[in-house]
Amino acid sequence: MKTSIATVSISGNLREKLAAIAKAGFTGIEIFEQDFIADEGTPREIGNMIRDHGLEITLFQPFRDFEGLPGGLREKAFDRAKHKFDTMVELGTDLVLMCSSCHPEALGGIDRAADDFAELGAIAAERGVRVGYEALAWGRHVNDHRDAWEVVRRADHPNIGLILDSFHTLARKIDPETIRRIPGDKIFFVQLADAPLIDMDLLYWSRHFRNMPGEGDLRVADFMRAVAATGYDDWISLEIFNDQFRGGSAEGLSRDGYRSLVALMDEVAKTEPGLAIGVPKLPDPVRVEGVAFIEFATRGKEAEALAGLLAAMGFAHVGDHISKKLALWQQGEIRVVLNGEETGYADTAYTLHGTSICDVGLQVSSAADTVTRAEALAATPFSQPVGPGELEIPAIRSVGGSVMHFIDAASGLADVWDVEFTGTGETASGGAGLTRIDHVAETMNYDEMLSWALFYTSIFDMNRAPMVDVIDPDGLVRSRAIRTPDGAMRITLNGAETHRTLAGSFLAESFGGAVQHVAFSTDDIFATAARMAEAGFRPLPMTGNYYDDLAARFTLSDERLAEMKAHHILYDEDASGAFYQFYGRPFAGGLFFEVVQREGGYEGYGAPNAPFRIAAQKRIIGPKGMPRL
Ligand SMILES: O=C(O)c1ccc(O)c(O)c1
Ligand SMILES: [Mg+2]
Repeated sequence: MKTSIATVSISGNLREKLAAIAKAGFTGIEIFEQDFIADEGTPREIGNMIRDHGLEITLFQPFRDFEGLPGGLREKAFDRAKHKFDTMVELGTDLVLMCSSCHPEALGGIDRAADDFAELGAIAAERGVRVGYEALAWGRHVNDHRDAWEVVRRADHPNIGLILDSFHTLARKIDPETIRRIPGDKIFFVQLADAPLIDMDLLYWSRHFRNMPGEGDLRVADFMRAVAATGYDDWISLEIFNDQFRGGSAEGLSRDGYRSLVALMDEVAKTEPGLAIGVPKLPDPVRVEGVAFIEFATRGKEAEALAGLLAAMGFAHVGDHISKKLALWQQGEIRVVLNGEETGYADTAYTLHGTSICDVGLQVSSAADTVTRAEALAATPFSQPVGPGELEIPAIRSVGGSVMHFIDAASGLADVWDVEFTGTGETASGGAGLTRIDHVAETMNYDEMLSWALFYTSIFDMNRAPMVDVIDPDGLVRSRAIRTPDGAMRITLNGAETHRTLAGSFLAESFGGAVQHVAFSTDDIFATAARMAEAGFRPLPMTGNYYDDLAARFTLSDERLAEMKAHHILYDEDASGAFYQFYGRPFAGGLFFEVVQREGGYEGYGAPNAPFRIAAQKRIIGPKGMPRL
């Protein structure tokens, strides 16, 4: 698999881009003319610098407005092309992208364009270069890869071929299956980009909103399957124009790009038989069966307060670690570990973030396969020394730097609780009726949301729900849920645009993206709320106005409403079912717990309630800011 990326796709100057691209594992780059012109090196020096990074120049681009011009303009276009061919030879690349003309005087006509390219092919051959023709979705006469292919077919010159770009095909809703009719050896190059579905002008959409395959809504995998079916086995290259990426981290974007290509080609290889492109064999996207545990780094008074909160929520302190300062709290299938170690990773996490969720354990189909797949997708493995009697549990670093452990049944790793913990005599039965973790909510900067979502959806068998806007009194938070097909594991990602939102101030307090809240499931939220209240749990108080509004919006009996109001339970419903939720009060810099009950097929997270929940949390926090424990 030969992976390449266009220099426009990431931020920085050319030298910074090259370093980041090479580090991420790409072996080629498309050089964009602007990047090349802006650099002070000669073409030859730049070519050598690129090769010194272990990168090949896969494509020189873009060359605009070549075909279909009349008289003197045509002559000028040929002169321009000759000039660029000479530059390409100096740079050390043999392929140029010519995008379909947008010139106001371009005349159109498949044969006219084909004649231009046939003539250009002869000139290119003399200089040892090749020309690839790409249909821009907004090209004046040619804006469909099928027409571009017809031009190339009629030009009938070995140095003239076709360049396919998933954005141009898919943005115009052209069926990618039509690519299967094109001979693979006439496809000179393939560019890939995804994009969110937004109804807007094609050029503007393309130049500002493209993103990595898997980050948007286009059928890039179907496009690539069709390309692969032609026998094409050359470069696959990311070409991403995105405003956000232009200001992002070159290294992070390069890593995401590489991750997206590996995941895409893995999907293609698994769904399209008999590929000519060699694709590394990876374990399938991992099936997550649920959250095995969440672990807090905490200590001292904060640890005591957290233990008190867990007790009030019905958790029992069931075990202690054989050699480390780890307390295991349990209720139903939920395990919460309080880590008070003063060395190692949890200690670092505590020093950096204060009391925080430093580790999430996932129950997966195979822990070993998870790490193999994650590492192939450029995730960072994590390990720290294990003490006597401890199990080596596979782990990786998550996007925000926290740790994810993987537990499976087959390898005996699920026995960790019996092997590494001694019982306190308390049992996990009873409690307040909490059964399992419904979802884990992570908060990050808005700019990082795509990266987090790609991390989860590429490693695990998880899908994204549409983006939801959450209105905070002090700004907007965008929220997107990711879940396994069966709902066994759900994560919500909340992207904060300003530090004044609740999510944003949590980010500022915790120095980076992390789990901000955990939602537990119950089968009877009224009984759970009552038992917790008896044990001293203080729910987040909702306003009387909220319940008046509920009464107006939904058909709920007076008794039901009164009971909801008494326990500060929020409500939502859709065509498929109902949803009940209540919240705890924020602690430790903005962490909080939630309790939910799903009825019928309700798959959401109570988004309509979020503004009222956030306003209530902000009232508790007050103008002085987030409480410590
Ligand atoms: O937006 C453009 O002009 C442009 C240029 C070159 C490309 O390969 C492309 O896909 C778009
Ligand atoms: Mg392109």
